[in-house]
Amino acid sequence: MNTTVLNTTILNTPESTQNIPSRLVIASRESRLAMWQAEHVRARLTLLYPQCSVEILGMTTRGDQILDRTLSKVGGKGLFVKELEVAMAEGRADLAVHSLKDVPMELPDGFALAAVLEREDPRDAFVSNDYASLDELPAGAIVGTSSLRRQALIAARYPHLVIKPLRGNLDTRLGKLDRGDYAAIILAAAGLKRLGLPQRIRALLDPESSLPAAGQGAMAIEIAERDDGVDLVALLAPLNHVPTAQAVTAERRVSKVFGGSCQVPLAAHAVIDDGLMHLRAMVATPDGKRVASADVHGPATDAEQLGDQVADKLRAQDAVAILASCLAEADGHPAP
Ligand SMILES: NCc1[nH]cc(CCC(=O)O)c1CC(=O)O
Repeated sequence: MNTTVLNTTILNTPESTQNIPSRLVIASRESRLAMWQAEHVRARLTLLYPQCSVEILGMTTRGDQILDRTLSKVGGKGLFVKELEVAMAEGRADLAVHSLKDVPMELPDGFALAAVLEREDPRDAFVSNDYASLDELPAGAIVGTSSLRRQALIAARYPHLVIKPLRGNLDTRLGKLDRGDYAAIILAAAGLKRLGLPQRIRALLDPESSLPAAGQGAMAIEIAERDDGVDLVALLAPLNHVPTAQAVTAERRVSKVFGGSCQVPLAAHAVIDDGLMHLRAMVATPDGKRVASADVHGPATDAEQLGDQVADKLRAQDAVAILASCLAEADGHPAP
């Protein structure tokens, strides 16, 4: 099984020729957002395959347990998916539903992404009880985010603001804002919308100035290799949204080229219009003082090549040196 390439061109096998199992188990993290996403997939599979009983297995991951440190310092994205993969490898679950943003660029042997669902709003959202936008925040106001990408983008445009780490699931983060620890926080709009909290969004950050992370707003279904004749890729094909899969393939390619972790401030976002992809990407230092950004246009079917092309353009702007200085910081030299 190819573990790195997303299925951007899956053909929908006629249902009648498929071996549909009587039961499917979805492994999910237990956060409210993860459970919403798993339930969404459960409902869609139940509609497609009424004869199959689809269940959800909730689990806690290391990423959910470690709340006192910035993720980039404790091992990054893999922390949210490992336990779910173990459950699949042990046969306790058949698939795992993830926020694609949290899925490492390379999956372990024997695992693959079988489907990418149609993307929700990919933008970052400004959330505050007292201010309507980043522009309104006074000098010294504390903005909560643990994303190096959001930190770099805000520091570049609003050097008078103070950025403080903010971890935990969405409810925890909103609770910390409401408690008064921050003047404002930045969250993904997709998560707030899925949880029925769109009213918490005071402003949506324009992707031009706050370029989203690779995969932001998209959900993916991961599966493990199996030998019981059930073709999960074919079963899940109706859930795969081809333009989203193409866009995230390009975005994730850029991340992969530059090391594929959340230890560096990196953004990659593609939009597809009538088969034509516009891919933009950015790398920066966490203080936002050095930024490289580039974009490319091309056929959406050339997703990986477009990712490579935009990465080449970033390299021509010293992206490697920018990222090297980030990694030196992550290795223990504190940011100035
Ligand atoms: N890093 C955690 C994470 N992973 C996915 C989402 C939101 C939903 C999405 O982007 O699909 C979030 C929360 C956030 O960034 O505010």
